[in-house]
Amino acid sequence: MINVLAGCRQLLHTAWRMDRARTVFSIILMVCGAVAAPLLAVGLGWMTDAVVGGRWREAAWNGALVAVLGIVSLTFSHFAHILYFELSELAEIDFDKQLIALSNGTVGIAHHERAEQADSLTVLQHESRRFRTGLEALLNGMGLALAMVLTAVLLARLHPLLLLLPLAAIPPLFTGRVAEGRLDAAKTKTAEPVRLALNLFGLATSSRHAGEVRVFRLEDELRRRRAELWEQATGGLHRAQLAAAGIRVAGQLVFAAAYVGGVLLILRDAANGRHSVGDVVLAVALAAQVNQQVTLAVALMQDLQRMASAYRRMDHIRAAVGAPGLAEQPPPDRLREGIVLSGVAFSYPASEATALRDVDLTLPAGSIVAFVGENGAGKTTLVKLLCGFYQPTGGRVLVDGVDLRALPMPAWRQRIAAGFQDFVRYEFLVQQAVGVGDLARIDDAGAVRAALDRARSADVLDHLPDGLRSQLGKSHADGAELSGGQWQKIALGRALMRDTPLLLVLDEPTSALDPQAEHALFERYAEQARRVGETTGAITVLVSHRFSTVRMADQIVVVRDGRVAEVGSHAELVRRGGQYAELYALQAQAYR
Ligand SMILES: Nc1ncnc2c1ncn2[C@@H]1O[C@H](COP(=O)(O)OP(=O)(O)OP(=O)(O)O)[C@@H](O)[C@H]1O
Repeated sequence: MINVLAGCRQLLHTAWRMDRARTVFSIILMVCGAVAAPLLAVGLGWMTDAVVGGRWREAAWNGALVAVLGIVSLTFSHFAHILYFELSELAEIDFDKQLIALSNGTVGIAHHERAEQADSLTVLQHESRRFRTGLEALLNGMGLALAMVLTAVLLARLHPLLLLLPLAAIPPLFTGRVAEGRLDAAKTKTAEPVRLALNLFGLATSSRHAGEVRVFRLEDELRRRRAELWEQATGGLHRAQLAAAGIRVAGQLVFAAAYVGGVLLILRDAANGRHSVGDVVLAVALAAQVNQQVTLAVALMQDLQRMASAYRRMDHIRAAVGAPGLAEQPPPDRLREGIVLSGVAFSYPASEATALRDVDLTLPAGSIVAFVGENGAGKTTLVKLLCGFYQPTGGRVLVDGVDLRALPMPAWRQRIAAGFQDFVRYEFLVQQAVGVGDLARIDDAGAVRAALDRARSADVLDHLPDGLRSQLGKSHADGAELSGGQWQKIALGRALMRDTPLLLVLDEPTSALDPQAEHALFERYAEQARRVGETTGAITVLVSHRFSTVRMADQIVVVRDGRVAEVGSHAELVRRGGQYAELYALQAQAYR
């Protein structure tokens, strides 16, 4: 109950924030529409007594009153609906906004990987409509609460025992709550198979994976796996729904018995002459309304409970996501010392294994640092810690001596430029697909062209009909589809959009380019990076498996099993004759 009240308060606050006048008018209309119904029953009783007593004039006035109240009861909630419809949409958009903000929480991405929070996010993604129905339920509920009080007073005046009638509403409310709890638990339990099934559905239907799925003839396998997961999820939900329906019916039966008893009581009193015919009409009409009120209250309560539990989930994720770090200290304008990793250890949230351990490393300001190592060694994990996607589980990452946790993440990310191996294919205009790398200059054609030049990617434009204004992606009827390498060039241009980053991360952003192209690109890039590095202290972190590229770096870090195995320049490492020298020789031999 407390949760529901807290949810209602939050929702009302959202509506108030969105549009005060609309909120107030909606409430007034809802309340008038709701209390009109019990007053109508009173009017009916008066009219009946006037007719029975032959007071025709009074009966006519009462008839007119009943008609007006009937119209108010039928239409006001409709007018309110028109008013709050937009308000509900705004509440839904507001919720979506909050959810997007939470999914991309400023501190990190760890919450996507903790099963419990990932499940909550999955449920919430399907839950945004709850806020629309939640607001409707809240406004209806306010009117209904008043109508119920009025009805209770009127019933008590007829016979005190009739007060038990609204009390009989408690069992259905209680069983409704229990049933909702069961459904909610089932939804959380089935969120994982639902998420996995959706993932398989995406795999089976996306054009991006179509080639591989066909070559390996995976259609049936994916379908089978998805069907199994779906069955698992729907089976669990179905059983919970059946159980919930049974629990609800039990509560409703208690009320039905009380209703029949109440009507019989007034009929008996009328037969003994203690009540007028009008009182019987009033009692029957009110008792029928209590029945409707209870049914509506149970339904509204369910909506409000769902909305409250969506808020609760959101608060839960917010609490987990929003651990705000130590303090708010802006990142430096330029790096003077560099970035130091001191005793860094890290395990992914959902994993027992240690991805990094005992990492002590200095990335000097203005340098180009390459991370090399076998697959799964921990290179990308290091990059993720530098970007602040995760916080180390041990040790610290220091930026010019300041713990990264003390820097506000949005400000730090503003000073990072990045090209990732799993880059995004934005199906935008070329200008925008590159320009999102620096949103402030997304429409600046000169800046976009310069970034493409820096990335040696301007040749992509040669194949496109409208240059920078060309539409990318198959989702658009006139969109151009690019090759893997061309998409990568767009991503590389995007990575080089920001011109004063403190950290530039290139995590295998050129794996789809041929080795010569990658080599040429980095040769040119390294020259510029050193020049820029001298003035801003920017550090370039490069992850690559190609040693012809890696050798250009000022410092090469060999990562093995989550540890730093070797550090030095190409010449130093070759001289040392360790793992780097061995791998370099192997690759050089292969190219020869
Ligand atoms: N999201 C994740 N959750 C759990 N474990 C992960 C996750 N991402 C990576 N790992 C694990 O962390 C370890 C290091 O992975 P990482 O991606 O850093 O390797 P890498 O050196 O970049 O490899 P590659 O060269 O293949 O890209 C691996 O054992 C991997 O299985």
